[in-house]
Amino acid sequence: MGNNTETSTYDVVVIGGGPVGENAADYAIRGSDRTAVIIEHELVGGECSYWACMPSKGLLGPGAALAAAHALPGARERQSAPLPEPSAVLERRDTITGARDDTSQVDWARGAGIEVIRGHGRIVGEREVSVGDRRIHAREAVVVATGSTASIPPVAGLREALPWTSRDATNLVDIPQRIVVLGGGVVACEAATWLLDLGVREVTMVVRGHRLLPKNEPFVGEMVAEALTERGADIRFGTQFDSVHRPEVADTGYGHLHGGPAQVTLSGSGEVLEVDEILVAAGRAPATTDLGLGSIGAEESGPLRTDDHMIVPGHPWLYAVGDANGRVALTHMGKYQARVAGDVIAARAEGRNLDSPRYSAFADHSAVPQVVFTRPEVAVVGLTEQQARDSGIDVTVADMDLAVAGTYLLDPGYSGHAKLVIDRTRDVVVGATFVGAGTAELVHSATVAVVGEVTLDRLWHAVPSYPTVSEIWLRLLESLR
Ligand SMILES: Cc1cc2nc3c(=O)[nH]c(=O)nc-3n(C[C@H](O)[C@H](O)[C@H](O)COP(=O)(O)OP(=O)(O)OC[C@H]3O[C@@H](n4cnc5c(N)ncnc54)[C@H](O)[C@@H]3O)c2cc1C
Ligand SMILES: NC(=O)c1ccc[n+]([C@@H]2O[C@H](COP(=O)([O-])OP(=O)(O)OC[C@H]3O[C@@H](n4cnc5c(N)ncnc54)[C@H](O)[C@@H]3O)[C@@H](O)[C@H]2O)c1
Repeated sequence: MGNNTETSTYDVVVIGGGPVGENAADYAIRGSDRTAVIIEHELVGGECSYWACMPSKGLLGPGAALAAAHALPGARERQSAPLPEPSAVLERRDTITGARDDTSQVDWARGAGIEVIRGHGRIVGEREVSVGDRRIHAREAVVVATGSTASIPPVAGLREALPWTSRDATNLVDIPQRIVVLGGGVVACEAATWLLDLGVREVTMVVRGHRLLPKNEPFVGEMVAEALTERGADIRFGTQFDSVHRPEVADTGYGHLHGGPAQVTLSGSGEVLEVDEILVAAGRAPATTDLGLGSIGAEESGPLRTDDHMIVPGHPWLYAVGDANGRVALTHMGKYQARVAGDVIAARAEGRNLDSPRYSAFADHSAVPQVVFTRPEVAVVGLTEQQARDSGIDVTVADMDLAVAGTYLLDPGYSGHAKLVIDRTRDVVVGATFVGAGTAELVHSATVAVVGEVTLDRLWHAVPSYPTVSEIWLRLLESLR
């Protein structure tokens, strides 16, 4: 460090101003006179606000609304077109992301008493962080909340072809006529849904495994694949990219076509697909490289592992939350971890012990809820049947089509499925999966049942209202009596 180094001290230094970093800073200082700073090298609000959750759900909403209207006689007859109006959809997406202006989030942070420093944060020693020429000392804690970046598999010619990642797909400006999507996970399935909504003529999905959404119950991937195929997607299972050739490449910016047509050769068959754009949706890697972790003897890349207090073992001043720690890459779970980390930092600063469950992110292990906003929608929490069996639980299941008065009223031709995974010994629900329109709002009831370890005898008295989709709870419990 030269003589011009400016040093500042805060109680809490958070590297990364995504939704998770914001929450960690807020919870660590709220109601106290502690000080906190967020260091952010791009946009306060992070991936979720500008590139991931918010724009993707913005793109998916209009198609879902039209599908809901189309399912219902009386509304269907008033519908003049089957697909959303692309320019209005993109305009709404830009409104949702605030055209990537983070002023309101910076204002929120400052209003909450959190300072914001723009720049790249690096750990340079115990409790010490650098940002350019500045040096920042943390009295209580450094929190790593740097998120994750899209992974590009090492396929010959793929990186050179400048493929789209989820950042381009969520912020698309040009609508390709032909696109190939690599991957069969959540990003791939949601993106295929909105690309079809926007009128992309050919959507080909290249999936190395044999089903979509492989982390879920098998029927989930089957139902989503059937619906995407029915809408015109061409899904190739059991194959991957062997090589990519794109003669004309142009770095035109997010969401624009990155050059001329590309030829993608598939493994096994050797078939060549000619496409206008490639979307890589093959998972994400924690953003921990170039973070200076070597300076404290930690791995220079990969997830920054923590205990359930979100503390990095061996470094009692260092916390990692959100996508950066590799526990669960979901906004709501990262924010939950951030609430735990913030509470732990506050408790330790105030000399309180950490015995209460409030200071442990235990739900990460077996009670993670997620909604996948495909059509049909997928809503899950907890363990799949296989995961429960693998962990030695004495399992029974309730498994049936979702067909109750509430679903019939949404759509006379409604198609959906539901499954509960039960721990027979404890008589409690350990996992739930719902597929079908309107199931997103069902998942919190299942989450309460799983986290609350409510016995089935007791759950019987949680009577679902008539006529709602929640009535499936009654049918499932009846099947277990
Ligand atoms: C297309 C897509 C859709 C998604 N949809 C959903 C969804 O519907 N629901 C859901 O729960 N999850 C969703 N996710 C996952 C969700 O986006 C992430 O789990 C969430 O953004 C993680 O939040 P985070 O704060 O940990 O990281 P991020 O949101 O990635 O924020 C990290 C921040 O740290 C900054 N940063 C990184 N390194 C440094 C550094 N060294 N110095 C300074 N700043 C740094 C980055 O610029 C960024 O602003 C989606 C993901 C994708 C890709
Ligand atoms: N609605 C939501 O909650 C939501 C939406 C989008 C993303 N997310 C989260 O964001 C994260 C990233 O999503 P994602 O879809 O990128 O990851 P993912 O792990 O869900 O899926 C990755 C897919 O890529 C495939 N893949 C990985 N490496 C490959 C390779 N080398 N060659 C070929 N295929 C390969 C996998 O088999 C899988 O099908 C996930 O944790 C996801 O849950 C959540």
